[in-house]
Amino acid sequence: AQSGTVAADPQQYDQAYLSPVTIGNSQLMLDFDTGSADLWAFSNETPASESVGHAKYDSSTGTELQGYSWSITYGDQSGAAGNVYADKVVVGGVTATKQAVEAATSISTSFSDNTDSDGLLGLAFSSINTVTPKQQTTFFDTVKPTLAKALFTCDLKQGNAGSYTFGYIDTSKYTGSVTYVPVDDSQGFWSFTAGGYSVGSDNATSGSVGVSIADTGTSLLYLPAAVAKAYYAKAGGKFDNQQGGYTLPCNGNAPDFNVAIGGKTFVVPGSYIAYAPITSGSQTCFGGIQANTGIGFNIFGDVFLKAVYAIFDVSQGAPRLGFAAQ
Ligand SMILES: CCNC(=O)c1c(-c2ccccc2)csc1NC(=O)CNCCc1c[nH]c2ccccc12
Repeated sequence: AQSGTVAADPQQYDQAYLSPVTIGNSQLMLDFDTGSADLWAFSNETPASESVGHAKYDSSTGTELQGYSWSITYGDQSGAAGNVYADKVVVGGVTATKQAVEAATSISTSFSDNTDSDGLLGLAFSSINTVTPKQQTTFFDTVKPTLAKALFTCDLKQGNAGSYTFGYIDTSKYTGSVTYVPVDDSQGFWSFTAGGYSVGSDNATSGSVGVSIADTGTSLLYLPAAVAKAYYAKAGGKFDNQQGGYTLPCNGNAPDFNVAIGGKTFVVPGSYIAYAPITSGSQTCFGGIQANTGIGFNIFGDVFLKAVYAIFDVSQGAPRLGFAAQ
């Protein structure tokens, strides 16, 4: 049975985390994304003008799936599209001998401009994979039957290398016990329900955060508008139309955000929420907590996930998420 681990290296401001992946004879840095289900990469089929500075998948090692294609658009209006190959994919020693690899023939500028990232490796449920005419499986679903345990874990860190594991739980990566919560995979996401919250030291958790997804592919923590408002009222932040979100002082006094999941309280340090100066050198930071307006659910992105050890587990049949303090 297979198991393995791979580094997750943070970009500036932890905007995304990149991991080394071998596809055929190509070595690429991919953004592991539990919020989508396509494995796509810059390739020899990507126009040279769109792939400057990127490593590319050389599809000559793969077997083209004739007549298959893919096209994905994310909520931030970025996206990509292209053709599909079956090829060998290796992540941290775990091998998928015939994995659907989506070679990009067109890519939006936000991905072309981010030269650290050579593509995405989707880890959401395969039910939202975009390949037509026949939907393909994610890397995790492809290797799942061969894994020692049908699970993967995510240990992201602020400003430091973290890791993903496949097939085993690294008990040295967390403290205390793991709290498991049920996952509703009906929309293709790792969706769970978060409970009450509090800001700073006041432990009177109030309200209920509600339906949320665990999403390594999204940088920030998107919460109900009322929760975001309550946080910034305590943090001395404000909604800045020009910035398109809440901002707050970078001065290191941002209060922690506490949220109950499965009856256990998890703490997002205030230092994670003073996310990044709005312009370099500014004393005003863009907030790591934003309102989920227009999304329809909460997104527990990297700002939250780097505060915990997360276990994405289908070993019990029904999918579940495990969280532990790190
Ligand atoms: C901001 C990216 N996140 C989203 O759009 C998103 C939304 C979403 C939907 C509507 C409006 C805003 C967000 C729901 S689930 C969800 N999560 C994903 O879509 C996960 N994949 C993100 C891939 C991605 C999009 N833009 C990037 C820029 C850098 C690195 C990764 C990315």
